[in-house]
Amino acid sequence: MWQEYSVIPVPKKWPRVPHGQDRSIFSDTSVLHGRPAQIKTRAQLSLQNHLQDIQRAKQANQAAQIKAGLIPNPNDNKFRDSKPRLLLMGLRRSGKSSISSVVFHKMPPNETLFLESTTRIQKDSIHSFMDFQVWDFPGQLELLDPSFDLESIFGSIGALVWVIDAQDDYLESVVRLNRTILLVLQYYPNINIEVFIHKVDALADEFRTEVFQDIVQRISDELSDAGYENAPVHYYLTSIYDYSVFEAFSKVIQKLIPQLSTLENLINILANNCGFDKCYLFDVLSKIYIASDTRPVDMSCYEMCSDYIDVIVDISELYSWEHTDRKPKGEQMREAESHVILQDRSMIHLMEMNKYLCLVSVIRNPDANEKKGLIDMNCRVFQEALNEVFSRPWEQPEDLNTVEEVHEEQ
Ligand SMILES: Nc1nc2c(ncn2[C@@H]2O[C@H](COP(=O)(O)OP(=O)(O)OP(=O)(O)O)[C@@H](O)[C@H]2O)c(=O)[nH]1
Repeated sequence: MWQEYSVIPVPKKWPRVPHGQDRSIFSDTSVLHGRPAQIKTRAQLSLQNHLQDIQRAKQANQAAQIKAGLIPNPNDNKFRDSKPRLLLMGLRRSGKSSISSVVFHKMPPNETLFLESTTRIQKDSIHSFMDFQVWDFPGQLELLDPSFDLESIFGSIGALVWVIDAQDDYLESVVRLNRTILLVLQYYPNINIEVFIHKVDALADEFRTEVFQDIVQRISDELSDAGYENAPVHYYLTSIYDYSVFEAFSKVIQKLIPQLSTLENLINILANNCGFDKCYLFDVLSKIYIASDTRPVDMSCYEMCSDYIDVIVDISELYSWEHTDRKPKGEQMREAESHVILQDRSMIHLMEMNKYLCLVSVIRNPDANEKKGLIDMNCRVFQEALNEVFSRPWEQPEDLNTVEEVHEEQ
């Protein structure tokens, strides 16, 4: 078949490549196709070569960093999944790995003394009521380096947790945090920035408050100078030697739960109906609480509930093996339930909700023991509602799943 070509005449004033001349001086190869070209001076050419060299060096540097595991590979599908990420950042030896090990791996705090410095990004996948990742960054990593692909790091971020060693001179850390916040907020204005003013266990109470106020002031001043009046930055005093780091992480995780207000409403109703003084919904493995009733958090109460989980987990690990000759007398609940009456006659009540979550409540009313049946029943109703809220596949009977599949096929 014939094709029609229209010929566009080239105006005479357009430069043409003279025979024998080095074509490379024409930056735009379009000139070879008869289109206008830009002739560059030697200075422009040398600048262009220089820029190309920088670009090549940057790419090589990035490839080397990916190879060394210092930055994630943006082409790696593993890092493109949509699990929310918690990024632990801060200066070297500020306590990032210790926090991650104590909270998510049950490492006793004293053993963190032997942790080695992190040299590459440590990625932990946490599978719980909600799957998320914790990335522990080496302290020496500078995010402002232009070779960083910010999207691969902050793309599906849940929160940026910046750890400041309060026992050390924190000015450098605050300056770097300010730089990081300003950079990150430009591209991700809704990111949650959580500042852990860490290792406060060795500070006297008044000094703690002083350090806290000073750090908050320095960061807010810098942000308001840059035009961010209500930046999403939150501050916590933390230490791995008490429950403060769990409490802080609980608050961080709660911001990632879309169903949080529903859960809080449900817990409030339950707490009011059962006369609970405080009620927490715990993630059993990490012992961070994902929701509680809206009464103020009492640290001693939280510690007591958290310790009670340890007691129950330890006892069940010791004694709950499968008896081959055990015959259940009638129907039994599969979930663990336990309560204890303390010396002051208050009661701690624990009920397993599903594979990952348990509900722990404190009831100070001395008559609560007599209403235990009623409390259990209310907790079961709450359990059904909770599992409906999360509606995870492990809760659904297999035949229900198959029925749905059959419907889909039809
Ligand atoms: N007193 C006290 N020491 C802590 C606390 N948290 C961590 N540490 C100590 O701080 C030191 C450094 O902790 P790491 O967790 O290795 O610090 P890091 O930020 O991961 O360090 P890099 O991997 O070099 O970036 C360890 O000796 C920990 O025992 C804390 O809450 N209180």
